[in-house]
Amino acid sequence: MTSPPDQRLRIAAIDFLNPAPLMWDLEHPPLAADLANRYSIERMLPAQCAASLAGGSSDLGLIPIAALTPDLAIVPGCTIASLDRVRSIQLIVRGDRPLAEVKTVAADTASRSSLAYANILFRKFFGSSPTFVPHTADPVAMLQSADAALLIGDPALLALEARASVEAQVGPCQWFDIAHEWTTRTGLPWVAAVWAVRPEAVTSPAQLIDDLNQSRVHGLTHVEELVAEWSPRIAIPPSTIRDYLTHNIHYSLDERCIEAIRLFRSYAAEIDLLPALPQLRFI
Ligand SMILES: C=C(O[C@@H]1C=C(C(=O)O)C=C[C@H]1O)C(=O)O
Repeated sequence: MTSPPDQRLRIAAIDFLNPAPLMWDLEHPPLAADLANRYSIERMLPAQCAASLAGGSSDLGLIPIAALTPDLAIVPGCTIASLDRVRSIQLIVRGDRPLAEVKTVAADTASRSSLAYANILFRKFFGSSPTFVPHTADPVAMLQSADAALLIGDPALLALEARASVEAQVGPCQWFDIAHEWTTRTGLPWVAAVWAVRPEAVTSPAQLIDDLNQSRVHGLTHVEELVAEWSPRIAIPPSTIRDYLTHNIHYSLDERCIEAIRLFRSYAAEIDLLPALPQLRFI
């Protein structure tokens, strides 16, 4: 006897703290059991979410906006963004060298969007074109091999907590929040990721939009439970986790975020970093 084919949408989800509110219904009662009939979830780093969706191993992904292509459709409503300081995207520059004199950046291989944001900021605003060298997320090793390090997600949050220990090993550093650098220069939000889908895989767009947006709304009303869940998992004070989920990250894909995605993609195309994406496609 063969089992029926799995009709569920395969989700590539990000394995960091920041998407936790978006994932609430998929991971918690009372809706998780029902949603498990429609979705199967695999957790990975952002760059792998992008590769998984591009390679057809998943149908729906929380993917870096740097990885949006004309054949993917954005699911309206949810995002991983920030209106000022995001906290978890850090450009750490060794010593007191000005940004214009940074020649090499060891960049976290988990990133696609922040890597592109850093490139754009250096070339358009900081006045230099450093070489970006892919590196695993290890701040000390990164800073021992390059003038600067770009860290994202949980490793960036942990590096900030361990700032004194990092600087004891590599000397004093300057710590720049990439979202803050972007928002102050453009007057627009900083947008990292959106839910994107292969449109041909979706039978009911309305249900997909509903499921993901309800999950965001429910997640944001359960922040205290998320703080309690994540505190034993990550060496960050509960108050910082709470602040991160309620103030640093912005979860609503509003008009200004959409404008920011357009600007990000047009800058990235202008400096030949990413292919042009003149139209954003929505499901
Ligand atoms: C805010 C963050 O945004 C993440 C950064 C991404 C990137 O740089 O490609 C992609 C997805 C987001 O989850 C973070 O992880 O710190």
